[in-house]
Amino acid sequence: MAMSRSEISGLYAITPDITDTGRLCQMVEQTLAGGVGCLQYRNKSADAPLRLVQSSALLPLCQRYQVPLIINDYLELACQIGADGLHVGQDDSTLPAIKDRLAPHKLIGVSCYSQLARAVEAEKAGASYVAFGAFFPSATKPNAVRAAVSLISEAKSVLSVPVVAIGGIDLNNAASLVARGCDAIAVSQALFGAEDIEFAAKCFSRLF
Ligand SMILES: Cc1ncc(COP(=O)(O)OP(=O)(O)O)c(N)n1
Ligand SMILES: Cc1ncsc1CCOP(=O)(O)O
Ligand SMILES: [Mg+2]
Repeated sequence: MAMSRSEISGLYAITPDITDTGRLCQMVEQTLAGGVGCLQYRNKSADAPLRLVQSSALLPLCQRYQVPLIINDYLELACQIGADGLHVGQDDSTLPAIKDRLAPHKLIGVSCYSQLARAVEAEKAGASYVAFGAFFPSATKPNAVRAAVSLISEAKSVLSVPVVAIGGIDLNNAASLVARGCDAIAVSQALFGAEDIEFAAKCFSRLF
């Protein structure tokens, strides 16, 4: 479907591991009402049937707000439900394999950790956006590789695709990343764990 935004920009929400699909949809709707620009369905503990149920429930919700839904890790799931894209890291499907299966207009995000060279390669190979981080300690992914904030401005000077920052981003540190020029900030805990999710989404979105 046609999206209102052609690019990845602003607040990029990453779902937490929640089993209750109704609750997940409620929380996601609050982020959408708060101005999220992109949603990633990421659930590292769900089994395949639950991932199918949850991602299928989120897709019409995202479509209602004209926000792209990106699936983390699972290429076949992204194809099966007709999601707007897929996000992959070093242990996931390769870009050639993804390009064989996903329609050309679908979004492909690639994790680049602290490696600018990996991002340059990913852009050449057809990534729609690249992600760097973790920039701060992350409760969602405690063992994530760390990256320096200066990497963002360096990346922006050599890449054409949107640059996403991730990892432990909250309302106290997000501005330091936006000031370096990142196109989007990917947030899970500080968004879905907020007392008022919609308000938190608005606060993050206003930084752009
Ligand atoms: C926007 C965004 N950036 C980075 C990641 C991390 O991807 P990956 O390294 O594959 O780790 P998991 O998320 O699969 O644990 C991401 N999901 N999204
Ligand atoms: C998936 C991922 N990759 C690096 S940090 C991270 C988790 C982001 O979640 P949070 O915003 O809660 O740190
Ligand atoms: Mg992954």
